[in-house]
Amino acid sequence: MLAETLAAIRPADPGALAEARAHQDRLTKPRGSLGVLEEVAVRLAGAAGVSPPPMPEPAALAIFAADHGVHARGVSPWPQEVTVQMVANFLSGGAVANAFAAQAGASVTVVDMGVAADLPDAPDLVKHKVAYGTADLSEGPAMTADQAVSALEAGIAVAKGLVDGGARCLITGDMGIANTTASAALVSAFTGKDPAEVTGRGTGIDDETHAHKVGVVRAALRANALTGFAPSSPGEVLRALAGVGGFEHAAIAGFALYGAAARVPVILDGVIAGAAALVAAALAPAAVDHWVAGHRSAEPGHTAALAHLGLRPLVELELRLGEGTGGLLAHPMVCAAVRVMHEVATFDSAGVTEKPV
Ligand SMILES: O=C(O)c1ccc[n+]([C@@H]2O[C@H](COP(=O)([O-])O)[C@@H](O)[C@H]2O)c1
Ligand SMILES: Cc1cc2nc[nH]c2cc1C
Repeated sequence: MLAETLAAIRPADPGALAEARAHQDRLTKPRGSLGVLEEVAVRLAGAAGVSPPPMPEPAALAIFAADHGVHARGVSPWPQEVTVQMVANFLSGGAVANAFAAQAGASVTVVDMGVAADLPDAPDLVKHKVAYGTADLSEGPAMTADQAVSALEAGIAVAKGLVDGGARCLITGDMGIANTTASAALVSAFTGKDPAEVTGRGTGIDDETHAHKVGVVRAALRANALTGFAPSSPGEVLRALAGVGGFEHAAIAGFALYGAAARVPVILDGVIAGAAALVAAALAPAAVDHWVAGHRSAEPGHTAALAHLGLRPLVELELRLGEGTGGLLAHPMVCAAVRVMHEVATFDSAGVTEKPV
């Protein structure tokens, strides 16, 4: 399933990109006056292979939830059981992600990738539990190679289910106490930046805990032989993912890869999605053409990941919640950018005089 998905990924279509750029310039607005939104619409045309691109709606949010063995190292101020409690909150519609999804008209699917407790069946809950949390990444691999592939393929399956069900835009979401530590380790491994530069304060930690967290990330890279990592094969990418990633990172990577393979745009949320996208891009560089960075999270590792991927975030509101909230906020902007391509008149059709050349 992973191999099939990777084989189906194509880069942006140059013809559709050129046509979309030319179309932007014919619309009744000064050239470039929609700024970054013009690039977003052109990008989606390239990704879809057609200009104008299809409207990226309806949107579907998938929140991948998992726990982390590294929580035992005191890297988060929150107890681990908050992960499973928040899953229940998502399912009963009480989280910020539910409010933002209602605002964006997006469906919400919650996926148990490996929370540390059993969950009762629920209509919007997909069960793909790989294990009851990962192992402590600062001591050795967080997961086995089989677990990493299984989690990646779960993300692919969830994305496929949503696309088959009619979704025309996929939004990534995550929930996992301590997952900013795993995110920092992935970002450090894939960007080569020092742990001190990419490790943030997550849900909110003091200076002392932050210094400890940087040390834990450094230890994780060492324990997994990822210091100075330069992936030379898909096997090496998977080794890094299994070494310091979380089940939600693996699933989000698969989810984003499937969107690229199916030519359905993916809006990436914060630092967890950014870290997962680094893994996915290392497996299939062309997949990046199919992704939009929803926002820039307050986590420093997110900025490093976006720079490495060459993605410009749409929203910058110092959000650091996760759940897909930043991706959901960006969705109406992405829709507006594409709607312009479908509905705005051209200078010709509206009889508006063009600026003399
Ligand atoms: O999306 C982000 O950039 C982001 C930044 C900081 C925290 N979070 C969320 O907070 C949790 C992880 O924070 P922590 O401090 O426990 O590592 C996890 O559930 C994430 O969804 C998310
Ligand atoms: C309450 C709470 C909600 C969250 N949503 C995503 N990460 C979270 C972390 C906490 C602690």
